[in-house]
Amino acid sequence: MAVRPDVDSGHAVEAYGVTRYFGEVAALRGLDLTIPYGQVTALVGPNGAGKTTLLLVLATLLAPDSGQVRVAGYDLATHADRARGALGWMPDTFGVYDQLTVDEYLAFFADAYRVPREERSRRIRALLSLVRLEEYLGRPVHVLSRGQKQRLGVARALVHRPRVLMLDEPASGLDPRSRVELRDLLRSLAADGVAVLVSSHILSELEEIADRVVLVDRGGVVGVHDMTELTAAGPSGRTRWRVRAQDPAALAAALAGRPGVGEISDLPGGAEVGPLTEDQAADLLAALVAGNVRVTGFAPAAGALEATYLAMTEDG
Ligand SMILES: Nc1ncnc2c1ncn2[C@@H]1O[C@H](COP(=O)(O)OP(=O)(O)OP(=O)(O)O)[C@@H](O)[C@H]1O
Repeated sequence: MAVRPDVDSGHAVEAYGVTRYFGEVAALRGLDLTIPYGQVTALVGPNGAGKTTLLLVLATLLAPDSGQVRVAGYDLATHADRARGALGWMPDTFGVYDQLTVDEYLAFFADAYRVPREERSRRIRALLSLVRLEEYLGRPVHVLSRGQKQRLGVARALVHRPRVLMLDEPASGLDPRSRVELRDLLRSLAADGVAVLVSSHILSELEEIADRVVLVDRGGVVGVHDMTELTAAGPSGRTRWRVRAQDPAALAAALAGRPGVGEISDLPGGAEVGPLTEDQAADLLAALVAGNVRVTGFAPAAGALEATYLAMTEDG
């Protein structure tokens, strides 16, 4: 759907014909995009596709050469300051002021965003609790681990209660528990109506948090999908499947004796087969069970997002 540059359609982000060159390199080539409120949108694409450039433009940190962008209804060409007040931004690498304490650090940004003084310390405590850093109140930023600094970055991006939150590779540097917590946090912000836009290369993780995926390639949007509409079989309709069984030798024998299972490779405790359609996979599972192979696992080898992403990058 083409975006109308002259009409505020109530989207969190509207971009129309956005172009940005770095010398001869076209990082964005007439990109069109809309992002709704109340959802987590994943920005996915190969290295150099233009994701970071796009996020920098949306965050008002880089001016496009041409095109129109509206964030939270504000045209960035004329009302960038208002847009900044409505958007939260977490870059992939960000500096922290090591000599400040954790709460001074957040207070600095709260002041920059003109959070009322009387509300400041309450909000900082709430944010520190949200990102599980409350015990670091009063401690210097330099004692935080990398993952903790990343979480402080999330708190910083939320200090002015933005309606649009953009995060570039937020999960890098986070341990598994922190990733789950970040996922829950982003989901709950979306449930509160915030538009969350997140770029990452960790597709399995995006798959668990995103409502929508925007595929970016060569400076343009090449696909927009609801996560519910993606299947593990991807656009080709076929994928590889992982099979596990209580007795891997019995499984191997049953697979070897059955035509049409595709290429078989060994896995610890089982095998990977295919590519197969969902129907073929269901037939195989039924045949294994009928042949008394005690199957303990049977699942697509790659997630739906990964399958879609790989199909996109193969086409090029
Ligand atoms: N400051 C810059 N100077 C020159 N070229 C740049 C600059 N920033 C980006 N580019 C180029 O613009 C293109 C898009 O880069 P961008 O960083 O936006 O891609 P990306 O999708 O974020 O990639 P990655 O997944 O590797 O982070 C690339 O060809 C890159 O080399």
